[in-house]
Amino acid sequence: MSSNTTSPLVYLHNVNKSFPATKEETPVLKNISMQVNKGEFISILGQSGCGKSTILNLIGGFETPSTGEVKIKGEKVEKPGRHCVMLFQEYGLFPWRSVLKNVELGLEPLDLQPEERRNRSLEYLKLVGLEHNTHQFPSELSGGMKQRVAIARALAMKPELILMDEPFAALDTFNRYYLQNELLRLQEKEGTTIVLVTHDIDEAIYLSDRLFVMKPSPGMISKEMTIQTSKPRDRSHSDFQHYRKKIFEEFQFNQPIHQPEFNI
Ligand SMILES: Nc1ncnc2c1ncn2[C@@H]1O[C@H](COP(=O)(O)OP(=O)(O)OP(=O)(O)O)[C@@H](O)[C@H]1O
Repeated sequence: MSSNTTSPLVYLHNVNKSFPATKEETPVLKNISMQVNKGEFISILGQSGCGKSTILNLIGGFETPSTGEVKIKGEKVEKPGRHCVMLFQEYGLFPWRSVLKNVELGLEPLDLQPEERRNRSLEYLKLVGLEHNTHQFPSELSGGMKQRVAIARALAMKPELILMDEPFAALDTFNRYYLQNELLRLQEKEGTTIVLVTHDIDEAIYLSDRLFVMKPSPGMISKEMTIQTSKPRDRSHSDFQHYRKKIFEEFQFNQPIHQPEFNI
């Protein structure tokens, strides 16, 4: 596939992945194919160990597929590139650097003048509501604030793609909901493409344009679902419940619990 405007931003075709320690008959990932278009918000949803992070690592160029193709903008991914930034649950901030310096750090590989770097960092800290915290250190911030710094750092780099590995999992419900809204607002403003890995069903429905449900051993995509309702979404709306029900069925959470028989 050549690089052109119609090619998807992210393209995975028949990807299989085994690690040296993995048994060949049970690869970590089997026959993963997916495409992500520019500007889309995609979630990969599945239980622990089904290979979600491995997919992100393949897209980010931190791992290579055993077989199959991984491409970004039509180019084979062979190593981490500037197209995408990874955002983690543990924030990835340097404790000895101030909030501002942490955001500036992300811009250091870019060819910017120091003043431009500072101004851009301040602009994005303002966007996430941290313009009054620039000189604080990570240890002085709440978990939600730390993740806002990480989001500001990622966006300031103006990547085409942000890969998020359970970025809100460590936060309480209020912070999580707040940051989910913030993320949607910023994504819309910047037109960034996002691939999010989560095991939170509501989070995936709330944020995604499309989501991929995975099943484990080996990790495979069992369902692809487009969330048709417009954003921002109402978690209590019947449409939302409709998608929850479909995903619950996919995970077979709605099956009656088998009661063991006791012979007394
Ligand atoms: N570098 C590696 N070497 C060997 N095995 C690995 C490696 N990375 C991942 N695995 C294995 O691949 C499987 C999938 O791991 P992965 O982290 O992708 O799952 P996950 O769905 O993201 O899980 P979680 O939600 O718990 O983070 C696991 O069994 C894991 O032990």
